[in-house]
Amino acid sequence: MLRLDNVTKVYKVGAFGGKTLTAVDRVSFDVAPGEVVSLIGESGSGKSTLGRMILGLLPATGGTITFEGAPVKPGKAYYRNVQGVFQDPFSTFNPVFKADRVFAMIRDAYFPGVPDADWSARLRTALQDVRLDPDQVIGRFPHQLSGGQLQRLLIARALLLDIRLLVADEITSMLDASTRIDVLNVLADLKERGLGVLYITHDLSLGNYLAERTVVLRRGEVVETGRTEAVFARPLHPYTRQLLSAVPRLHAPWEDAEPVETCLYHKHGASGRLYTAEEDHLVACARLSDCPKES
Ligand SMILES: Nc1ncnc2c1ncn2[C@@H]1O[C@H](COP(=O)(O)OP(=O)(O)OP(=O)(O)O)[C@@H](O)[C@H]1O
Repeated sequence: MLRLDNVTKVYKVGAFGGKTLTAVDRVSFDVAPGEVVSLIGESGSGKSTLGRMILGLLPATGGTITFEGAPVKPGKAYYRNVQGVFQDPFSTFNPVFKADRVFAMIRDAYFPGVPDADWSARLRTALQDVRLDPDQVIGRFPHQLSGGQLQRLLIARALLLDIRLLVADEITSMLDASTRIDVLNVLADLKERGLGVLYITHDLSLGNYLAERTVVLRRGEVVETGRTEAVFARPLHPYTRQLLSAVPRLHAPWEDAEPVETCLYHKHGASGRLYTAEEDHLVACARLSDCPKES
């Protein structure tokens, strides 16, 4: 459904844009219908840049992003299929609009001819799908709703469009632990119904909760990717190990990541970018930049 192939983003930085920063470097992965893929990495690793490119909010510098085989083309047709929900629900909503106004804007733009009764039924279904009581949220201003309710409202807004792919960028990072689980459970329900989700997070434990596949991003590059179970049970790249060791585990001592002393995978043929460690589990050479290239 969604395919990224060697996607790169280079920003111009510096006082007069004279320098460049490669925020995303030749990233490739797919998201299939009904699949949650988590994109994990620390702050600045390029996750949001990738999310914005997938949503057509930023052009890629190189590589291709396709949805159902066609290049991303921002516009109504694309956004009926692909929508994004972001970290801060409070800044996403206009504080002077009640919740129903936000939905009315979707109606005006995408469903102008739909009769009132049909629209109302559609709206109630979308709200119930995200476990919100329509009578409790319609007619309220954003400040009268909790962060978790607002985040679910945003997912409901996306569902009104019958989307096929949701880009969820740190959508739970501002929520408390129990509300976070509520929102994750909503995503799990949607996945059951065939929605593809790109779940962007810096928190490995949340990625593990939902995702079939995990992509670990470091400084714009994929360093490890594969089935979530494999990546979590047998993390191979020192960076993934470091991220995992930062997840507190009950009854387990704190561990530092193993120091990177030698290139782990170069001699096994990782002079390309990713080495197949086992089926559907790929890892980058740990010190690719230091390794002599094989001819
Ligand atoms: N518009 C921009 N112009 C220049 N550099 C940018 C721009 N947006 C992001 N960057 C830089 O690109 C890199 C990746 O940023 P990005 O926001 O994609 O990372 P991230 O992994 O989403 O981080 P976070 O989790 O903190 O949001 C960072 O070094 C950032 O400073």
